[in-house]
Amino acid sequence: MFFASDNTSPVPQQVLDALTEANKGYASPYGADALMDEVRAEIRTQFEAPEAEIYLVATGTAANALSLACLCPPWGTIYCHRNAHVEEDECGAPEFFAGGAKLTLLDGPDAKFDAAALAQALDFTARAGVHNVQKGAVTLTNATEAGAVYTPAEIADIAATAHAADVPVHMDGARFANALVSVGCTPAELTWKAGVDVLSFGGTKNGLMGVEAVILFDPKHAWEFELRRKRGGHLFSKHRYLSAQMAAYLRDGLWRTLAMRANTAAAELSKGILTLPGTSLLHPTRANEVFAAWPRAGHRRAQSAGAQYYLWPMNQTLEGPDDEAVSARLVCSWSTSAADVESFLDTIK
Ligand SMILES: Cc1ncc(COP(=O)(O)O)c(C=O)c1O
Ligand SMILES: C[C@H](O)[C@H](N)C(=O)O
Repeated sequence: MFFASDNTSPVPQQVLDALTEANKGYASPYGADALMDEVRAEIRTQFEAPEAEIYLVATGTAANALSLACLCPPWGTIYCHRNAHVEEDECGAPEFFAGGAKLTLLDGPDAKFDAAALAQALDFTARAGVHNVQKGAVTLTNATEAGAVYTPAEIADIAATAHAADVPVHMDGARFANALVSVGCTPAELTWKAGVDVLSFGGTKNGLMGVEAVILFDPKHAWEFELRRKRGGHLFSKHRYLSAQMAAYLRDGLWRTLAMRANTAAAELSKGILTLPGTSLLHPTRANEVFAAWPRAGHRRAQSAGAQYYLWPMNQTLEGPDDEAVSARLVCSWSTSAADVESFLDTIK
């Protein structure tokens, strides 16, 4: 019963088979491999973005930090939600790679902010003059760190506000596949058609061994991204093994299938928890993460049965009255089975 993170899942056999296939003979290094041509063509087709430039890196933090460094000057600020991964879980990488930029934190429910919150922050920055950091970039996470999703209309509102202030928009799409299958639109509608300029297109949390694609819908930062990737030590020499994973992910809609499995498991888990006494949800279950509370006794049983998950917030304790509700984050992945969900529910009952 592994619900700690989608990062804990194994790699689908299709991806391992693709790696074995790619492991034959020799291939040009540093992204010049033939498989990267397939990846580039596939992403341009699936995102309806023939001019986009695409680069692979091995972590989501690298995808986010290198992208934001291209969009925000050292004296700038990156507007993000206060619970954004770039704020809470990247050890200052965006600020570091941007040469000292700051993050301006926005509020809103379910780790989402809206155009009004962004407009207020932009207005403050504009009034501060030379004494404060300057407007730099906006980043939003889809699906969010609270398991919610942004719709194309919400993204378009944010992007219209950002672009009116000449500020580019980045999307942290570590769980983009989960957001896409939840919203049910096209990849283009959930990105560039809504005003997103750069996407960190996640693969790792949705099954890959370690590959994220950075999609620059406007190629003007392409060469700068290449330089920053190399300078940051994130350009793989044996690049074919990144390309092989991403190519398999994109083939025959595998990425959507994997995300659908994860979201379906989360929906079943969320529904099942709510049938039990003393339970509630902290956030709506819209993708592959469930944020729920249930009586402490249920946590004790789950933990002694070996279930892996985080109490959420993490500073809660299992010491205390049995019937008191304690909240947790449960993350489902492509490999979470109906049996995993069933046995977890049986354990906390
Ligand atoms: C929303 C989000 N963005 C980015 C990342 C960063 O990914 P990585 O841990 O591969 O750096 C994660 C973590 O897995 C994440 O949950
Ligand atoms: C929090 C941790 O960094 C990871 N992104 C996760 O969601 O599990």
